[in-house]
Amino acid sequence: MSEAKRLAGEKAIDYIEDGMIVGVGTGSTVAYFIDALGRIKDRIRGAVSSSQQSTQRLQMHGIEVLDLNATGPLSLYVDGADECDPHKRLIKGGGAALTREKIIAEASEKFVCIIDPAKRVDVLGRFPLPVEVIPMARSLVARQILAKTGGHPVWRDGVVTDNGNVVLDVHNLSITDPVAMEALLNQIPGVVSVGLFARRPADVVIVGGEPPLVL
Ligand SMILES: O=C[C@H](O)[C@H](O)[C@H](O)COP(=O)(O)O
Repeated sequence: MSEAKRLAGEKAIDYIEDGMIVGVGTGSTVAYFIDALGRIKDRIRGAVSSSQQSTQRLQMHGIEVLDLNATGPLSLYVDGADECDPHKRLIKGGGAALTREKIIAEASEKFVCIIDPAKRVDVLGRFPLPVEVIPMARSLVARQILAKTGGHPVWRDGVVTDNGNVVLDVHNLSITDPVAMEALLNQIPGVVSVGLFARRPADVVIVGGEPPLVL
């Protein structure tokens, strides 16, 4: 599957324009995008990164990592996903970077999502939905998720996000209305963000293959 990820990551370079500051997501597919970006680094002004992992890789390629507060809105964000439905709505956060990813997606005019074919689904929810939670609210949020959705939250024990929080992965969730589910979970006190990208879906999805499929 890594070949499909590489082909998707490299295809996203088509969306780079000279002088851009590029929003960069997190994960194994994005790693291929960063490597390709490194090869054309002189064409861009820098990047805004969604994780320490991506920051390290960007800097390894000599790409300057900038603060979103200083850059203002971005024209392009490139990131992977754990699931993608036919409306380009996503589940993200398998790598626990969902909150910063959501912030950068919101700040960006165009969100290009890069995936391998296995990520395409008809209905979101087979992949357990990651929810980032303030540590002291972990049990409260888990109980409320169960009561409000019927889904089964499982603490991703040992994982601390770049923001110092914990992650609950919600299994067996029936997501008939992704926008409503995103709003419902966001309202629980202690929830920092939800790995459903439904209110702000991707604009373009690149499915890695020979040739890549652009949706
Ligand atoms: O927190 C991680 C991100 O949302 C990733 O974009 C997502 O998990 C996909 O990762 P990968 O490209 O490694 O499958």
